[in-house]
Amino acid sequence: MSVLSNGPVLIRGTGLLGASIGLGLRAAGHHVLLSDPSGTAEAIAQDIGAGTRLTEDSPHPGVVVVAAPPEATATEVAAALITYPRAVVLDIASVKAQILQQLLAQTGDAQAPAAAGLTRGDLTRYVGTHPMAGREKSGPVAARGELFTSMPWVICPATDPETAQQLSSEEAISTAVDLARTLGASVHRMDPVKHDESVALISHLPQVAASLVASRLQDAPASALALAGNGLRDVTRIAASDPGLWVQILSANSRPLVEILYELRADVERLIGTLEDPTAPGGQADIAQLISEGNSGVARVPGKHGAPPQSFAVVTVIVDDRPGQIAAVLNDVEKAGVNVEDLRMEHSAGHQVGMVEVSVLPGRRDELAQALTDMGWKVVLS
Ligand SMILES: NC(=O)c1ccc[n+]([C@@H]2O[C@H](COP(=O)([O-])OP(=O)(O)OC[C@H]3O[C@@H](n4cnc5c(N)ncnc54)[C@H](O)[C@@H]3O)[C@@H](O)[C@H]2O)c1
Ligand SMILES: O=C(O)C(=O)C[C@]1(C(=O)O)C=C[C@@H](O)C=C1
Repeated sequence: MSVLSNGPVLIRGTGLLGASIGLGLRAAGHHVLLSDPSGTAEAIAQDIGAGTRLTEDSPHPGVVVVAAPPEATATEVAAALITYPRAVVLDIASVKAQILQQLLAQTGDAQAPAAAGLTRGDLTRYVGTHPMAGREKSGPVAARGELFTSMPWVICPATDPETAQQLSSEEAISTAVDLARTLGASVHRMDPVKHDESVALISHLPQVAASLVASRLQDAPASALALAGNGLRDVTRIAASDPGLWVQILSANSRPLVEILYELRADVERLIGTLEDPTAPGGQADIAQLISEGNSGVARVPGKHGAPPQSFAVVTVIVDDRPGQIAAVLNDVEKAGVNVEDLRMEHSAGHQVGMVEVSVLPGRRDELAQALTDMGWKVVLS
């Protein structure tokens, strides 16, 4: 069974993630059906080209992707397994162990299926997954087909927690792998509990840290905020995330996160103690140690496709702050034959100029700067 060969892909839940998956699959030439309890979300997803709305006349899907909020996911997965008895059903929720538990609780055994009609056997067609890509925005308007390119996508086959026996079939797992790879992601296989422990550290802790830092800004004077540079923006981007979604994610994965927060609390208390009298014996060394421990941690964050960490060189292009400038810069970068590794736009407060920061491999920096300068751009190297 494969995403490519077994009928359309039905996306249930056409918000940011569902519509992004639809856009990516459509771009790869797949037939995508869309369904969402919100008629508006469904209509917008169709309008932006993520697929066509599910109707009574639609063909049965070969794959269903449940892209609903975490607390609705198990119910939607169960409903899809029952409604489409030949389809592979995947979900993409940010937490995995609780959803599997909820699904298992809805199944009976082979002799006595649960009241809703879901059996353990149905779970052979289910695989939990989690794309490690998203945005701080919600809804289909924020969707991007290339959201998953070069990003990790975790595949968590369902297992029976008591016997450790794998429930998801190998065919269902390869369908999940196919879907992730079709969208340009790199696949990581992991059991649901290990997944939840991992994302507590690499996703849920950063969200909490960003929210806590940004909440300090609520009553900050406008004159202080006007000075904000990249440091603050880098640390707080995800503080704009949807509270409704994060209540569900953090509540469903509270235990592993709390363990990490205890350690963080100890570090924060130590830092406070040191900063209360930074010139006391050992104070300077303690501050240096904290910053270098951060250096060691950040150096371990891998680059694209799980490759070793890589720092890119940045070529900054000064542009007029008017529409079309980023596209024009990118067009000329492409003409120069240099690959863009990352891109960011900065607006200079109170000035009619913007700065397009193009990250490239360090070995290509000078060549790109020269090419763009020759094409008439004002270029700054950093
Ligand atoms: N936002 C991210 O960065 C991100 C990244 C990876 C995974 N996820 C996971 O993807 C899922 C969707 O998140 P999102 O960011 O797209 O949220 P979103 O709010 O943009 O979209 C959620 C959509 O689900 C719909 N919905 C609500 N109840 C539903 C139900 N019972 N059945 C089907 N659809 C229902 C809503 O109408 C909405 O259109 C969540 O489980 C989230 O944990 C999110
Ligand atoms: O980059 C963002 O804005 C995200 O929301 C991404 C992010 C993450 O922590 O990496 C957030 C939660 C999801 O479960 C997966 C991805």
